[in-house]
Amino acid sequence: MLNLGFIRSSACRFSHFIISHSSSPSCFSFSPKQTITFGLRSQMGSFTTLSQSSSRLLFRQLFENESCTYTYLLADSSHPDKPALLIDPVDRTVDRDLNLVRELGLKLIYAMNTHVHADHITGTSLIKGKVPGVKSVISKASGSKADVFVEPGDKISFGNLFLEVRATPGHTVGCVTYVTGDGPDQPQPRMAFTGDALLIRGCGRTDFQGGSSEQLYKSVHSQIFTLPKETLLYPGHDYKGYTVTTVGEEMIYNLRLTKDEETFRSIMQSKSCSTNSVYKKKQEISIYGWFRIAGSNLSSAFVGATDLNLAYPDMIDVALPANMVCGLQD
Ligand SMILES: N[C@@H](CCC(=O)N[C@@H](CSS)C(=O)NCC(=O)O)C(=O)O
Repeated sequence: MLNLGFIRSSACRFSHFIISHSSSPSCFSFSPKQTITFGLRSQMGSFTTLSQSSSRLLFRQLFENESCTYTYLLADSSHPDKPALLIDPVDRTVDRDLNLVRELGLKLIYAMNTHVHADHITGTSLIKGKVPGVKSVISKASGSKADVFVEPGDKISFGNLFLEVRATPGHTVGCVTYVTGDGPDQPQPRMAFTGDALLIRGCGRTDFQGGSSEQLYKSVHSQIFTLPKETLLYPGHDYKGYTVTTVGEEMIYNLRLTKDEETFRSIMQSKSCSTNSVYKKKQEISIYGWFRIAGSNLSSAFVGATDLNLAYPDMIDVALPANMVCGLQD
């Protein structure tokens, strides 16, 4: 076990936040241990929680209109430094997000991605350029560049709060879900940031970047649906106006993931993609070579698209290569 912990200077002015790395994900249990005294909901998508202990989560759900992407801001507002992190920031909305961080008096320490996005460019590298000291975070399995690579079972600390890393591949090879901690001082109910593994009533497509319907089905069922039913699920996108769901709700109403595995795979698998567009896409992707970087199999990944009638994301050819290097362009 690697546990580098959290160190504060004697003057309490500088903080050093490091990932705790456990070789055994099973060392975290998922039974609720704490009662919320009350929760304050000031507006949709934002709240702070007060527990019986002193830790308080400040939370904001932010939306980027063009790609329908959610960015999440989390901070430990009861800590003197108010350490904060952003999950899935988008380049186009970095200034808005950083302005909010500033207005709330937070100290941003991590800019994190749930996966290598195909439909927009991550804001990670822009943030690093604007806020010295911020570290970019992504899964090791993504094959992307970042300052910190996380693996299943890792804990990402911000003040006295932490996120646990769960591997949820299937939409892409390196997708992870970040789940708020289990234990005293951690928010209740737990919250899971699912990226594109699980969308509200749906799930991420599985037809590029090492995607696999088999993996997606297994990872959602073993890593998300095993969380307590009241766990709040926050997706990476929503195209219908939803903001949040719960494990219990998705186990009943998810239109794809409630099916048996065979039906799920047939929903996700190819039927309708035209040969020409597949061939064209193969050529473009070969030029960038990102598929090899991600350790995926180009030919199998593009044997057809899904039968979900989803066009390839408009920005895929720009976004994937940029996001493999943390959002850097050029
Ligand atoms: N039209 C959008 C892309 C829409 C899309 O494909 N969304 C992805 C997640 S972003 S790669 C997805 O998995 N959707 C699943 C679904 O059921 O909607 C664009 O051009 O950007």
